[in-house]
Amino acid sequence: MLPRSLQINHFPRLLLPHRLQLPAHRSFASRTTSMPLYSQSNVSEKVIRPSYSAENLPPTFLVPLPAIEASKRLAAYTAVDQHVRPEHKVIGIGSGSTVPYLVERIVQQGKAVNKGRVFVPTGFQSKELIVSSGLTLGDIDQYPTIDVTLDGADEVDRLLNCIKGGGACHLREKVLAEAAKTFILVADYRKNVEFLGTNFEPGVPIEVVPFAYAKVLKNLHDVIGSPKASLRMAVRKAGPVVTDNGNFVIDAPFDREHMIEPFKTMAKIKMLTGVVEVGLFCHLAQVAYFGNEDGSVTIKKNDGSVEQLPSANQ
Ligand SMILES: O=C(CO)[C@H](O)[C@H](O)COP(=O)(O)O
Repeated sequence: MLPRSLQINHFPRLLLPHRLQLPAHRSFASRTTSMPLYSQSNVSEKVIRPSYSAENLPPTFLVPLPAIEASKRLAAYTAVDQHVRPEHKVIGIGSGSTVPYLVERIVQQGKAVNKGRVFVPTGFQSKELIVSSGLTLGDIDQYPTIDVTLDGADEVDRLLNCIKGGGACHLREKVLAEAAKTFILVADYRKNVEFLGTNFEPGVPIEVVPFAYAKVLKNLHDVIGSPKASLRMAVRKAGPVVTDNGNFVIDAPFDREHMIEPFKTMAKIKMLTGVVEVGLFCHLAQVAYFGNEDGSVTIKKNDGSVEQLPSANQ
C-alpha cells in the first residue's frame, strides 16, 4: 500500500484558470479509482503508459489521453523526471501545449521541494500557469542565471537546432534558454525532424518592431530568400498579432538549402535593422524529448546521440 501522499486519487486537481486547465480526462491529478477510463471523451483514445519510474513521484499508471496529448505528457514527464532535481532552485518555464504537463509533473514533486524554488516564465501563458499552480514566480532580471529551462518547440532537427515562436514568445524563450545552465526541449513526435522546415509550414517566426515591419518583409523577400514571408495576422482581432513585448511577428518559410545550416540563416536575419529576435534556436538545447505514439520516448542529445526509452506496454 502506498503512503496516502502517493495514492493516485490524493492529488488535488491543479488550480488553473479555466482557459489553461487540462480537461478532466486529461489530468492525472483528477483521476479517481472509480472513474471509467473513457468516460469523458468520444475521441478514440489509446492507453499509453510511460516507460520510466521516477523515485518519490506518483505511480506511473496514467489516465488515457488522445495519442498526441499522451505523447506530449510522456515527453514532459520524462524530461522533468530526468532534469528537474531537488537542488534546482531557479527553473525556466516555456510556452506551448506541452508546458501544462511540465508544470503538472513539477507540482507532483511536492510542496516541500517546490517551496524553495522560483519559476521564471517566458510569457503570459507560463506566468498564469506558475501562479495558478501555487508556484513562486520570479523574473529574469532578478534571476539572470537559471538552473534548468524546459520548453516546447515547433520543430527540432538532428543537431537540436529548433524553430520556436509558433506562440510568438520566442524573444523571451531565447533569453531564458541562454540564461539556463541546461536547456531542455519537449515535444511530440511530429516535431522530430532531420531538417527544419519539414513539417512546420508557417516558417521561421521573426519578431520585429512595428515601425520596421514592411522594410524587414521586403528584405526577407528580396535579399534573405523567403519570398513568401508574411506578417502574422490575429485570428479574433482585426490586424496583426502583437507579442507580449508590443511587437509584430513575421513568418518566413525557407527552403531546405537555408535550413541545412540554420545558424547562418539566423545570423543574416538578425542583422536586419528592425528585427528583435529570430525563432531559430541554434546550439542552445542539450537534450530533446519526443513522446511517440507507441508510448516510447526518443531522447536526442546535442552530441548527436539518440536514445530510445521503450514503452511500458512493450
Ligand atoms: O515556441 C513556442 C511559443 O513561442 C512554443 O514552444 C512552440 O510554438 C510549440 O508550441 P506547441 O507545443 O503549442 O505546438
